[in-house]
Amino acid sequence: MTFHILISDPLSEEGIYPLRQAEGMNIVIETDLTPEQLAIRIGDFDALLVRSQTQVTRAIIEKGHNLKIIGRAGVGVDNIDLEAATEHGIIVVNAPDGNTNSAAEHTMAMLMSMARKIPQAFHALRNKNWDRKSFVGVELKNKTLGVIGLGRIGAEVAARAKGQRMNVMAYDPFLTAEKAEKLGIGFGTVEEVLKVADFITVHTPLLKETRHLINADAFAIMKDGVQIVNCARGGIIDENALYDAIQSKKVAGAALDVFEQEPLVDFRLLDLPEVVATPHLGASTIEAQESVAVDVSADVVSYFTTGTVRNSVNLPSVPKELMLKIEPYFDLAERLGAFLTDLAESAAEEVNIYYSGELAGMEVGPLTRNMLKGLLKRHLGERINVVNAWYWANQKGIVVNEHKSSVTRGFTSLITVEIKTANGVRTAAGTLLNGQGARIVKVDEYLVDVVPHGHLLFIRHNDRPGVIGRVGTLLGKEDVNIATMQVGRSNIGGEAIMMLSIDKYAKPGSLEQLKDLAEIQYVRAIDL
Ligand SMILES: NC(=O)C1=CN([C@@H]2O[C@H](COP(=O)(O)OP(=O)(O)OC[C@H]3O[C@@H](n4cnc5c(N)ncnc54)[C@H](O)[C@@H]3O)[C@@H](O)[C@H]2O)C=CC1
Ligand SMILES: O=C(O)CCC(=O)C(=O)O
Repeated sequence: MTFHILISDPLSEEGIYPLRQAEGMNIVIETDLTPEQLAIRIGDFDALLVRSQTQVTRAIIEKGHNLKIIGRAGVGVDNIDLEAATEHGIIVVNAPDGNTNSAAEHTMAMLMSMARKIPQAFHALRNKNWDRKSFVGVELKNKTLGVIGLGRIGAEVAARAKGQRMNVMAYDPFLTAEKAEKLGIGFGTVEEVLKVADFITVHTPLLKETRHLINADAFAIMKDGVQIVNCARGGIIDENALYDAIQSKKVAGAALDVFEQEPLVDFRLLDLPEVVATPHLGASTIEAQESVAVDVSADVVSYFTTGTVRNSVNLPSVPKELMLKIEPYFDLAERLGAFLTDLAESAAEEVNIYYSGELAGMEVGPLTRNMLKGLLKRHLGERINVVNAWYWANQKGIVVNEHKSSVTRGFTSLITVEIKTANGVRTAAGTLLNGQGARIVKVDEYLVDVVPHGHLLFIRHNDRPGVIGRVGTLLGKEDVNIATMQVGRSNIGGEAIMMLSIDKYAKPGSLEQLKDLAEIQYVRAIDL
């Protein structure tokens, strides 16, 4: 099998080594595509690898009929429409750690260049102007650096700033007193940080909540003569408000690596002598580019060869130890979902999934995704996968509840799924039998022992003599061989079930004849 991979932004050749090494990867590098050309080309590819230039919009995703994975060689995924990718079941991976060091070093370089006006002085010197008066800077030592966003890069910048003997004050919603103490920094609210800082650096993602986080109101509470760095994302600082704050001398310096619109179109800020800037170079080092490309390439190979990834953005990551324990149940969970949809013959309105035994002590989210995949794919087709299963369950208004239960009925672990439909409630429970694989062990109130594979017939009937024989005879006449059969009943002469596994697909005509047999209540064909 060949997987077709499009690389649409320049990636390090050394970094895509994992792709070149792997078998069956057809790599196409086309880094000059217009959005229109990409929309035409994308349909041919299983994977798309980008940096920050390519805008992977909903329109592109909708044209990516074969697209299964998008790799972002870097951290920020704001150039990818994640919602559209998730809806279409496309996994998005990034490289969260590969450029942390480079971005932190670039931030420090920008901070120092700004404080000492190095680019401006160099520019004057280049113009043969030996000017020592215009470029008097300020020291960093003993000044307070306000860090907004203390994630990977923010924390690295904070550590480096301490090395410059700065005081660091940070705000991050996840920053606790213990963590701040451990890092030897102060912490406060955004306002508290902005009020005390001599220098400010932002390291958040660009989100609804962080867009224009640094706006006119924020500048108003800052110290006069504050200097500000943005090596995170354009748009965290309101560029118009920054322009005004520099003009009014509130802000004495700004160092910008990122802009609200990239490539830059409005050069007004760069006309101000207080501003130093680079064209989004935070991650542009040989080391970072190699590292991020290796990370996403390895995830693409892993996805196509094992179905797993390390750094998914739209699928929660699962620690390796947990994965080893729950992965064997993925298939069972999916089959229980599919089994119940066939059994119910009408769509689920509510799903309750009960995990008991050892599974009750684990994070079971990935199992629920697999169960939902099985449940939904009957009605929504093969586009349903573990990436978009929750999305589609929500879209269809299905209420999904996970429960942990202590009822194991003697099994090491048991998964019981109950679905509520317009026609009533149906239940199936399954387990993994040591060395024997998956089994469905209960259907509604009946105990069974069914291998959840192949063609099954579930028949509900009245417990009367001759029913089983009539079913066998009819299937025989239809040339359908019965591989296994189990029967169960509530009480003698009451309601009973038959669970048959048959060697081939039961034709609709055969099912109709079965339904017409005396004492048969209903028949369901289940294909797993
Ligand atoms: N200039 C460049 O070339 C590069 C830019 N970046 C950008 O740098 C930024 C930071 O990257 P990482 O540190 O790797 O991400 P990260 O995810 O490790 O850290 C982001 C931090 O921001 C915090 N945060 C979220 N909302 C916040 C809010 N409203 N106020 C304060 N903090 C908030 C989060 O809790 C998190 O700790 C991202 O925007 C990323 O895209 C990353 C690499 C290179
Ligand atoms: O690909 C690049 O050079 C940009 C890196 C970046 O901004 C990121 O990783 O968020």
